[in-house]
Amino acid sequence: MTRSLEVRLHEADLEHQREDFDPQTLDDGAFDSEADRLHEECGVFGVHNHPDAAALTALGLHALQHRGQEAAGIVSFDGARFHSERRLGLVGDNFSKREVIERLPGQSAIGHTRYSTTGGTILRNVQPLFAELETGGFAVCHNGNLTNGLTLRRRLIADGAIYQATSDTEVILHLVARSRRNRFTDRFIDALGQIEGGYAFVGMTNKKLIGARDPLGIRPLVIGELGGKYILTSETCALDIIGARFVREVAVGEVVVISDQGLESIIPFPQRKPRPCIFEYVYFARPDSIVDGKNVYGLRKQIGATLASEAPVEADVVVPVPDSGVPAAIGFAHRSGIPYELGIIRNHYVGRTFIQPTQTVRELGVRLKHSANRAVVEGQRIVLVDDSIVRGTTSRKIVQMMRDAGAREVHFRIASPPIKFPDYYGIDMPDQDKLLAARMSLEEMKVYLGVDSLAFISIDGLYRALGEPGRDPVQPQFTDHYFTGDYPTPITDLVSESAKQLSLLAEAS
Ligand SMILES: O=P(O)(O)OC[C@H]1O[C@H](OP(=O)(O)OP(=O)(O)O)[C@H](O)[C@@H]1O
Ligand SMILES: NC(=O)CC[C@H](N)C(=O)O
Ligand SMILES: [Mg+2]
Repeated sequence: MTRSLEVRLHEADLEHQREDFDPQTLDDGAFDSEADRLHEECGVFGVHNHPDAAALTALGLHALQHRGQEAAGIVSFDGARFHSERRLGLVGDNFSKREVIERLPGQSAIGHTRYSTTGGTILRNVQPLFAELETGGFAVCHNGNLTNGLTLRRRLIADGAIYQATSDTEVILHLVARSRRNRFTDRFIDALGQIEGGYAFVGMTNKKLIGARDPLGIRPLVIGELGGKYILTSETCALDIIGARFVREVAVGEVVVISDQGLESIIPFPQRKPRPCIFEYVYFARPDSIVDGKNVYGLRKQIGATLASEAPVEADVVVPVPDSGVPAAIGFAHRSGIPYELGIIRNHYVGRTFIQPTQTVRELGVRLKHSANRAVVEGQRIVLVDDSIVRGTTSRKIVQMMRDAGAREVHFRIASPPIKFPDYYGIDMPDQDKLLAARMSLEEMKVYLGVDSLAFISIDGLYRALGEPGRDPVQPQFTDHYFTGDYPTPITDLVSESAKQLSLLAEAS
């Protein structure tokens, strides 16, 4: 199956990465070779016609660091030439120096933070990708994952396309290059008409900044404004960092073209009912971001409160699993009346994800990141609250840590339904056979994790916490296949059986 193809390719690339493994990178959390848990997505940012375009982009990417820590890149346009700086690692480590920003002159820039979903953590996959087209230069950033990207890739290569990267994103460059339309925007729309899956694109030509959101709005994209200049980005937190004003979300299926003439909105395909990814609310988005008009922090507290009503428990203290479990735990504590305490302290100098090259280091990993606060936990009946269980590795160790610190009872409450199905739209998740809830019943999970009780929020409870009356089974309001198996688009690559290899070039960067 193509999914395993993707994974093989990913692993092959990571092997090259490992050959060049530098222990110095351990502390920056730049790479995580194990698909132990949910990984972030990517963040995109673009600004048109601003004198500090590259510096603003670097700041925006810094605010989007939670969406991807493997790599970051910026491409600027100075009126004549494009300039590109792409690096493995964190934004702060690579884009904070004046010299780097000075190498990115011009009034327009786009940038990307990456967590890979297709194609490994190698320099040639770091975005923005750039191509010389008949219409001029074109740079593009992508958050999401194309579910027919490999199928299109094989077809294009058979037709003579020369690929440089192994990620799904490059397909968009080839499709634009081969379009027979005249205007750039029409070529771009031509390309969008051929791809499937989840995407938020921010692209840049010598005249325009262009943004596009997939027809179901699975991936987020917003429009901002700073001193009369437009910005496109994944989340509002990237606007806040530079003092930009939130204008509106890019509508589902919308293409926005920003030029010196202003902002043009195009809806190229028949409009569909939005189905944004529910995991943006549960885990991915930064709590201070506004998604679809709603403050993510407030929603997460509401999810925690709903969980407390659905699965109450007698306990002495509510303990969040930091960072992602914090808002839900606050909501749980408010609703239940059980005191909220920091029973786990998180080390912030460990990246959100962490390289775990060997089993021993993997075992150590969670202890490097989380420590028990014995003074809070000892002798207490605790309710641990986290947003999700993926593989169960983190959760199991944290439960053991609570026991070792003297917890009398450990009750585990999860602010999302059990994750039973993998994602193909931009979240890097392990294959189904590694997902704890796909392998075990509730009772088996309880035993495996070593808890006194275990409960997940119901799918309807989650929808209610997000302001819906419940999940509409006919036209679900969100993309939620990881809980339900209901994939909202075809997964063409998964059923395709052809081609066994994507890249023959053994290179690390
Ligand atoms: O299935 P498991 O192995 O038990 O992992 C689940 C944990 O992983 C994620 O957090 P993560 O530690 O990646 O990031 P965070 O620091 O943002 O919470 C998720 O929010 C859970 O807390
Ligand atoms: N997580 C993402 O959004 C990844 C974007 C793209 N699919 C890549 O792998 O580069
Ligand atoms: Mg977490």
